[in-house]
Amino acid sequence: MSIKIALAGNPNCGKTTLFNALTGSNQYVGNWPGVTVEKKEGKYKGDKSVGIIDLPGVYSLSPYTIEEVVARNYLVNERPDAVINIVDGTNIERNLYLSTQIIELGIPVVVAVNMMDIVNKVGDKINIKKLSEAIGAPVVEISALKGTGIKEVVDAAIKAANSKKANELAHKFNPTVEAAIESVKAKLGSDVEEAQKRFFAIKFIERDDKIAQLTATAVDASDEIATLEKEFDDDTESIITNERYTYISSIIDGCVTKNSARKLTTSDKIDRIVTNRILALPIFAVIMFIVYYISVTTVGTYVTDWTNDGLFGDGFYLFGNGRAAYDEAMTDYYVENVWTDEVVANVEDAAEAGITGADEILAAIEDQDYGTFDESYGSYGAELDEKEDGKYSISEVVDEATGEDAELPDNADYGVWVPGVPVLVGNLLEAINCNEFLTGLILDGIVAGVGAVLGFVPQMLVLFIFLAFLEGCGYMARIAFIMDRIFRKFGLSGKSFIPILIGTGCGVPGVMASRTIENERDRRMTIMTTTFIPCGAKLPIIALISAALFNNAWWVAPSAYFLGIVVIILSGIILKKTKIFAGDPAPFVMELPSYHLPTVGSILRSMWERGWSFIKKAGTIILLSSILIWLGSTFGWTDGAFGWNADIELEDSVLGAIGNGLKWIFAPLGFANATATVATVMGLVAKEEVVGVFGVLDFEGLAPLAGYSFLAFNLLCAPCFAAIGAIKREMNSGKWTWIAIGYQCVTAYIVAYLIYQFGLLISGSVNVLGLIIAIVVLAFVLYLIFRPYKEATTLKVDKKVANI
Ligand SMILES: Nc1nc2c(ncn2[C@@H]2O[C@H](COP(=O)(O)OP(=O)(O)OP(=O)(O)O)[C@@H](O)[C@H]2O)c(=O)[nH]1
Ligand SMILES: [Mg+2]
Repeated sequence: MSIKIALAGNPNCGKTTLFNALTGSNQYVGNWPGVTVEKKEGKYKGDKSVGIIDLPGVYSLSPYTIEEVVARNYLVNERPDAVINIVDGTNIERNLYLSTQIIELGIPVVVAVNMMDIVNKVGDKINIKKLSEAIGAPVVEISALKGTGIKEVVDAAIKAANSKKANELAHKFNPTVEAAIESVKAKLGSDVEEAQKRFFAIKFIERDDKIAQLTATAVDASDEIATLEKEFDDDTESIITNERYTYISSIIDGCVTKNSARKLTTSDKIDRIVTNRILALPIFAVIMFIVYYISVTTVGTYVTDWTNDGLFGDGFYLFGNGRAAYDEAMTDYYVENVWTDEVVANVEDAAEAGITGADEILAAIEDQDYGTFDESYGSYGAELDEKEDGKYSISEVVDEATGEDAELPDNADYGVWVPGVPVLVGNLLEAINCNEFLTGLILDGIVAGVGAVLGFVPQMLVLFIFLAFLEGCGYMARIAFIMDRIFRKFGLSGKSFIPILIGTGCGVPGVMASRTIENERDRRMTIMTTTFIPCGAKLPIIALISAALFNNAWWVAPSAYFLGIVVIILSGIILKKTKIFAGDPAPFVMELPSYHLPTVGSILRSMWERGWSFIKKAGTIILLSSILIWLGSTFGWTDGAFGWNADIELEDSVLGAIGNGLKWIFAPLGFANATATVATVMGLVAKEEVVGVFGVLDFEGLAPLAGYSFLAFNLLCAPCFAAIGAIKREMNSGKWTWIAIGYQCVTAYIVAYLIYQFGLLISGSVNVLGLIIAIVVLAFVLYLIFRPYKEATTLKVDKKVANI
């Protein structure tokens, strides 16, 4: 590439939006600061020889956090040919603080005033010509979102790059300060280019401790610093900051005219309600409730049923034609052949005797709903068989009437029937006379396992549409702001909530987003708690449990989300009170972007980006684990000999042995069940795999309470390998990675245990010893939450950030 142009600016000013527009790529854009944490490179669409580099947002060139270091080191060491400094036009004063520093780097700079669409709408005026003179760099008005002015700004940057001329300095600081700068400049070694000297000199005067790493010779500026501090009676860092702000206010006065007749914008009006002290949290709760309710329970279930029962099941009616006629025929068939007097009587007796699931089966019969009947029979039929020597058993009648040889109504007779993937694949394998092992592997292993996961993709997409909309319109940014108010009370910053918001899509970028937190303790703590939020891959587990065990009750799916939030907040409180994490919260500076309707394209793109990664996973890691699980469940010991056996019982298989060997761990949580144990272990590979396991192995009826405890444990325990990898990278320490995993697993265990034991108490079947332990554990947790907060001995507030 012959020319490199870097995009630099404050967080959330629109760099990535511009980058995407210029390069046609699809980098993640979010409506809060700290979205981009690594630099990204692309080629300019209009001229492939021009490279564009997207940098993380920074407030100044004095880095405090990892991603700020990335941005500064790039600008100083790799020296792009030109910098486009993006300035948020709605917030010009704060943004220019960085501009005054970028100009000192000695690289040709073009200033792009972004968000002009909003500036114009509000009625503010910016005098571009005067601004350009005052800064000493070309200025172009753009709207990265609408695409206006972006060609002009690149053209200007290319021109500046080709001229190779750094900008003329348009402003001088106070003469005493200038004298000090000149004096330090003279001490700099020859490895620093002339044009960069001012930048380095100022950093040495500011006592920037990381600047020495960027030059060959360290400079001793203590004399100059002493002189300045004596004269101004302040530390040099503040002196320089003040100089910059004096300069900026002189620019603003001359160039920017705010619309004085400005009324409260719609955005302000919305914010009055949405971020209102009292209403903010209930509104947040209602919104997230609706999001999860719709994605998992209503629309989500509808699409998932179609994929699970249709596409990856028996099949479906094209456009639903014939469904009603078929349902009627099936109901008639069930009334006549399945729900015989004997069956109804047995189920009624069983329900009266309080046998688990009997009332559900009974309800399905009363509703004449054969689908629900099949489901609940599948889950609880065995219970009826087992109790009292089969007194209540209905399996003989039901199995015969619905088994292979039964003459059930045929789908194809009632409309245009499209067979599902397993049926098609099954027919194909039969046609080519495929052997039993391969047929089993393909149908019961791969198609069932991968299909179970893929079946939930539509549901995830629905969730991702909501998340993309909430992010794009600006609401998510408000959540961080609202959470800051709450977190701050416990010594935490709202910054810790941004990774959590990102983690709602996927934990990996969520964990990475913790880089924006400057305080090491808070950063570690945030990494430890981020994956408590249900990510996209956990959605299938929620949906599965909600549908299979709770008949899609309205509260199940949203409760999973709020469980995550509550555990995060309580973790924050508990951890902050420990010595290791104590300390003041970092200042949290965040401009609330104005609300705007995101474009349909951007929502779909964001949805697809996230959804696609799950589909890719289904084709790779889920495929592989489905095969392994199937092999593990069909290899085993039959009559003492080890080998493959298609009809082996789970207990006799390798997987069953593993599950049974480990299931004691989960006994106190209520799911000492080999399948659930295997599913939990596989969840470490990828959370969707929990569902994949139930696709390959049968989903044996867990009681609802045990099912919820299973759900809670799986949502909160250590995340998948990919996220653990991210935790390891961000912690940069094996010890801390283990602490994080340990903390997550123990928390998950405690929460699931409390849910199960107190759930038993409420449902009336108390386990006395379990309950006593639960009360002791709860008391201890409450103590950790409510014990007094001890001030930390090492309080350190980042002064410079506080200045901004
Ligand atoms: N109205 C309007 N919104 C914009 C414009 N440019 C960007 N945005 C919005 O501003 C928000 C932030 O955009 P990003 O491109 O992610 O910002 P960034 O500078 O890359 O942010 P970081 O990566 O966090 O530093 C997004 O919601 C964009 O849609 C614009 O010209 N007009
Ligand atoms: Mg960005």
